[in-house]
Amino acid sequence: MLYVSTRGEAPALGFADALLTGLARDGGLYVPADWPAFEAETFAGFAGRRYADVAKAVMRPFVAESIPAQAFDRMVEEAYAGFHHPAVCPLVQLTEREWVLELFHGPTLAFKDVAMQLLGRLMDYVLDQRDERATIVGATSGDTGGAAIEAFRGRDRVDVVMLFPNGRVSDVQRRMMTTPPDANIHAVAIDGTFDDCQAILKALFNDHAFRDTVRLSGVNSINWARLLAQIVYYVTSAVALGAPARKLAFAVPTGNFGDVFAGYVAAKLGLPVESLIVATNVNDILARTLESGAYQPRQVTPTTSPSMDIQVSSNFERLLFDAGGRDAGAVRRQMADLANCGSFALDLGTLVNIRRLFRAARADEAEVAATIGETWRRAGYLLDPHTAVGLASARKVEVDPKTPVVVLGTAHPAKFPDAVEAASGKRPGLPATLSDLMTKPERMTVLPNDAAAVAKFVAERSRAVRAGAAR
Ligand SMILES: Cc1ncc(COP(=O)(O)O)c(C=O)c1O
Ligand SMILES: N[C@@H](CCOP(=O)(O)O)C(=O)O
Repeated sequence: MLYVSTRGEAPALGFADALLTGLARDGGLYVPADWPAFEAETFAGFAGRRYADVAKAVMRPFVAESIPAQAFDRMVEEAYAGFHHPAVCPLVQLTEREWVLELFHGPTLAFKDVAMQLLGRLMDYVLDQRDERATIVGATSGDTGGAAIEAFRGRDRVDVVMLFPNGRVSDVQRRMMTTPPDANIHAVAIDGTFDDCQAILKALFNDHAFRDTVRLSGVNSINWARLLAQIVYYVTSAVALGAPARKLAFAVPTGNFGDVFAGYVAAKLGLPVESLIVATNVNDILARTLESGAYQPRQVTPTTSPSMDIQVSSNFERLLFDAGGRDAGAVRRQMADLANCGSFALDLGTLVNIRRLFRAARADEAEVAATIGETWRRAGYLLDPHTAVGLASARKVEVDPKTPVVVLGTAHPAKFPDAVEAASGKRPGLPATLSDLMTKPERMTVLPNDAAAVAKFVAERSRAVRAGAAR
């Protein structure tokens, strides 16, 4: 399968090259040139199968020409063997028609592990085959950072520099990035917001001389492989609840639009999805865009769901491209408007297309706290604030009463103990595997909100640069 850029000016790539490239050289994001279609019987045949087996079958068409089946299957098995639940991503029923899809049984207690545990192995495999090194720079509002560091720590062919907004992530999130002692890991606190971190990351990718010198790679959801692995749990949960014979709605706590775009891909493959509910906190650019057709970032407001404190949502570009009839010229114009005028408008046809599948709602801080408290009292179940945004938003949107609603449980409540305790009276504890997290020594660098300063820091730590100079 080939992958094309949403901006249409970078060469199409196979899976392995798209994996290492991250952001396309024209600033766009890679998407498959065509969507494979799965028959209803194929989905039906997934019923009762192990998560890893469904994962291999769902992802195979996307990787087949780049990664030999035996090696891929082994990596999938290894990626999910480390999860602390036999179902990998289990469903928990909350009410008659509401379920939480728990995506936080991986090593860093966030849904990011589902993709990152596979991505680390895939990158290592491809770099090994090519005898190459890479420097990964990432931007995180909290969870991607910990998951990436866990997936890549100690790996010989990769150095990781992770940018996070100083003082705007939870203590548990920060410590997951700052306590690993491995020499290839560098946690960098930027004096700014997540959007500033992501803008620096994109600036580094758009500096072609720099990206070639350090062999820059990305593990944010700009990397197609991240989304690929996230399609799988839409399929496993839908099949467990009766697909393909019945449709489902998914409520997805959303920031960078990666997770919910994976749901869109699942629908493109043929999964019967009634609606995808884009759930946002008060940083509600996506909900406003779906309502008005105008994409207009505002100031970021810190919330108890910090991983979603985002205004520039990078994967929305993938939706614009696909729902807009794959018109790369239109995407280029919209992105130029965003860069030059600070906003852009969706054309009516694209908006109508998007609204066929997507609904959106937002939950403010009081609603999030009330949802956590009420769910604890009624169901004895502790939601993290991000998942609570999903549940509160789902309840505001009209969905056929016969349709099950699956809320994506994107983080373990113990990652946000203060907010959860304040809302429920119950303090969630870290699992035994992380019992020493809060006492380990931390190691991090603080840098200004300045791409040049970050570029210098990255180049000095990149072993790819040293290997290149030694050649
Ligand atoms: C816990 C949690 N929930 C939801 C999100 C939003 O996911 P996405 O950025 O893919 O929309 C994030 C961050 O990505 C997260 O860490
Ligand atoms: N919420 C994310 C922000 C980065 O998103 P990504 O999915 O593009 O990696 C985080 O927790 O870091």
